[in-house]
Amino acid sequence: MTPRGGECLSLQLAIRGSQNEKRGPRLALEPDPETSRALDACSWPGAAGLVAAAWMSWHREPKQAGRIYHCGSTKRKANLCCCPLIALRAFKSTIRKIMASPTPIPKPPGVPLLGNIFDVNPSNTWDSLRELSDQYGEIFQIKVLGKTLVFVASVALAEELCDEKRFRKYVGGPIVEIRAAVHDALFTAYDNEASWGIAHRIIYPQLKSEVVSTHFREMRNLAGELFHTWKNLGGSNTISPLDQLNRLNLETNTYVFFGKRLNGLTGPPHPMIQAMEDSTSEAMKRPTRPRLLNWLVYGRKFKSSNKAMREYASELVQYRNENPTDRQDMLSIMMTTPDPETGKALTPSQVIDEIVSMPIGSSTAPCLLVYAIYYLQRNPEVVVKAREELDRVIGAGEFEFDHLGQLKYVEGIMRESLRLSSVAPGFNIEPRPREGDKSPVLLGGGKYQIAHNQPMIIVLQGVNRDPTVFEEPLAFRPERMVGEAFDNLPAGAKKWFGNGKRECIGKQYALQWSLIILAMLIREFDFEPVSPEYHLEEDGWFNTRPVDFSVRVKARAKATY
Ligand code: HEM
Repeated sequence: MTPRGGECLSLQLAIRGSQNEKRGPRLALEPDPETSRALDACSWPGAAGLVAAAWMSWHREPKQAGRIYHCGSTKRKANLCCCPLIALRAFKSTIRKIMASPTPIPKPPGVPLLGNIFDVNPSNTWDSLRELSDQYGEIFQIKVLGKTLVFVASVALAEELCDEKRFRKYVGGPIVEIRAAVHDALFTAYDNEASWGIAHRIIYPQLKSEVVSTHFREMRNLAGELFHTWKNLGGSNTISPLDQLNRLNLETNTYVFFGKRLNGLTGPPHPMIQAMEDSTSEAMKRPTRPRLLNWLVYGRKFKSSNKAMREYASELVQYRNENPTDRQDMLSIMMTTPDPETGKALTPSQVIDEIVSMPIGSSTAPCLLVYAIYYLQRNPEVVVKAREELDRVIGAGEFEFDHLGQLKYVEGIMRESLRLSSVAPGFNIEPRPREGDKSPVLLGGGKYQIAHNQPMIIVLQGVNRDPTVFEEPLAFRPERMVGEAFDNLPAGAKKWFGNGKRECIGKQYALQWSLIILAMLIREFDFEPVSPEYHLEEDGWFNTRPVDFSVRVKARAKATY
């Protein structure tokens, strides 16, 4: 049915309302989907007339409403036949009231009792959320096991949620589960836990860009070791970039932060890699299952992966105790330096917590590089441009720290990969508690309304592809991430590392390591697809990655310098 202005309308309009003795009736008009489509399609005065008529039928002007309605009305539903011309008289005041009331946050229909449990695949949560954000746009909500979660997927709303005066990190769901492994460490601490400030003040100085820059050669040389093995692969040169870069990342973290070589670039992968995978995947799934099931069926494996991660950390501490050194690295700072503000040091158990947290956080960086390889394969012109830059800046000589700042286009590739992949797929926010005030919180200048304690998740897949900010958001265009184009992007479009006080503590390390490795990959290798029909499938837990993605790796055919 597609009514036009001047014609009579007969539509079903469900009116959701509640009587509040003090404030009078509150209304939300919720047309069913067919009515909604019809309203969209009909002309402006016709739609306005219909809405105005419905409003009046509920409460305000029963006489006027009586003139409008052909078929009468009940309290909750009105079967309307309205002449838009009459209704227009009431339009001005009523539409103003309607505009002032918040827009309901859309949600998938769900099923009775279980809510939206079938709208989110617990084995691929982020993919489900991406699909929902494609469908519902800037904001949507779901209900799982009786809990409502609100998801935000636009740059403007994400930017609003990043206002730390009004909002803060929400520690819930999978983040709480991972406390079984790392307790009140940096990533998992509640906002009011003193342990966060103590650990942050002790560790952050080690991750500032000035200190990270001193690790350039260690990062480069370890990558050189791995890439040397690739150059000797001969005919059996098919690799899983994720497996290889995970190894390199853990080897680099363990050496740079904790001063020990794992020798895990080749041979069996270090057990920490599998333990992190098992623990984070289980932490993501646990909030979607009943507690008893988690305990009875999945508890043992979760415990054993958490134990394996803590063993990795304990061995590093033991190694340091048995091999004293002057090295002032992160481990030595964690073990010996007190917090400058409180004078408190980390306890031995907290040292283990923070050691484990570093490779978990850091495991996002290799996933980013795997995406970059995937995008580069599909955009060969980007590789040509990047190589022009690399050949001009580095030429045939040794890659040194001073080159990094000149690799603007390669940096654009890294940032565009961060945007398009949303490799860290989201972060959690909640309204800051307001003393004694439980009134709803307004978003989007009053367009939406949420409960005072409503947990929200910023879905970066939606934010990073917001078409109001990024033209052709699905295209891979490093140019938009270089120079002024990048500087002029709104802050909400660059939240790849989270926000404010709880922004990624490893951001500078991740940016430097990723840029070094990306530059070396493009400079030194050609990547050929193993299966030209490979269709990108994504999966992941605390980070996402292409599934079953392999490439043939060959030393670069010819350099032009
Ligand atoms: C491309 C790589 C990376 C990305 C995209 C990334 C992204 C993020 C994001 C979005 C958060 C905020 C999480 C939240 O609000 O709940 C975060 C926090 C964190 N990240 Fe990263 N991260 C990366 C690399 C790293 C590295 C290399 C490390 C360790 C050296 C690390 C350690 C952490 C830690 C410990 C936190 C918690 C910080 C806190 O709450 O104080 N991350 N990261």
